[in-house]
Amino acid sequence: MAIAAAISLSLPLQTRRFSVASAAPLRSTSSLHFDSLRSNLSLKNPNFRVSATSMSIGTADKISAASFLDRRESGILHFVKYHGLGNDFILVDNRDSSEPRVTPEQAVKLCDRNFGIGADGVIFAMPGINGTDYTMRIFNSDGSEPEMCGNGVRCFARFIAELENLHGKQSFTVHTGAGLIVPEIQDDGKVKVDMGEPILKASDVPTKLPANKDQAVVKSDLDVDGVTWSVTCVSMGNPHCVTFGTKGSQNLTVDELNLAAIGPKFEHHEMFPARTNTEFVEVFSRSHLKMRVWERGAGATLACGTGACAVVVAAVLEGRAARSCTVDLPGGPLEIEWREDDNHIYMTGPAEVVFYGSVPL
Ligand SMILES: N[C@@H](CCC[C@H](N)C(=O)O)C(=O)O
Repeated sequence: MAIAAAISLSLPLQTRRFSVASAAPLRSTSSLHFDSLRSNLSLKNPNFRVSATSMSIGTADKISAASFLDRRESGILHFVKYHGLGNDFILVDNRDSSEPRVTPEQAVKLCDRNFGIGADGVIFAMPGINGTDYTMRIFNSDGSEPEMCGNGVRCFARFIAELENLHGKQSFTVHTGAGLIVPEIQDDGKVKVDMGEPILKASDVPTKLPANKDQAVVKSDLDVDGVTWSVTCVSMGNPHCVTFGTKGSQNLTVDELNLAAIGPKFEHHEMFPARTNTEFVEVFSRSHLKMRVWERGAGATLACGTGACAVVVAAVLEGRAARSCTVDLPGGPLEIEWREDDNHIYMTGPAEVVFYGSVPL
């Protein structure tokens, strides 16, 4: 099933864009197998050249994701592209080193949707530190490095399971820039993640907006190009500005927003010294929200896991929703729970392979 999905998704991408080498994840000798393809795409060359490629589909000898990624020709990057509700990432097996195998500049080129593989970010699976099983680092598509990525960590968990040939329910401890994160692959293949506690202290979000007596920024006024928005600021390790609309307005209709026009104005607003991710939220009920996101360093994406967590925290703080919500994103729904007993946020959602590939660096 996973193999069929990988193959059908691979084909349009292969033919439409370019030529990353491609291979489907294979778990048995009867599986279909895309043989390795090679392109002339060179990240050293600013004018990427793309060559014609050939593809073979046949009955494979025993080959696995791990063995595909294990090929260590110098100058070639083997990767797996995953997505979590359309928030897509290039996953790199970096377990042998704490130095990312791709530079931020190369990440920008790899993420380019016309001249590269196309992704919202590049994620590295690295050796654990401080007693954790693994470390996850990520570069956004603009080359900046965020502290955390919610959809990314679900993809990360599935990637590790592929690499380590693990099946069924699995849980890992992952060191991130946001501290310890614990994803658990469930029996149905979805990943439930203990995202830790939200950070509300204004200076830690960080935001320069005036804080309330609890040092949090809740329902504060933010002037953006002469329009006053009502915002609540939450860090999930990375900064989020959540808005349910302009000051005094009715419920937002998020489909009507011109995200490309207003998103960058929030991202680069002087009140956010580390820039910010911004979530625009529509409330359907106390347990059902809809959001669109403008991500720091990546722009409009189809989903943002840390953003969905921040949205539920903000909705609870503003008295708009209960602690357990379905959050609809353009790419699909996430289940989010902000537990009262441990103050942790739990996010549950899918993570899927898109295709396997190789690219010269
Ligand atoms: N899409 C991610 C968040 C990725 C990082 C973000 N762009 C930032 O710079 O903070 C998610 O699913 O959480």
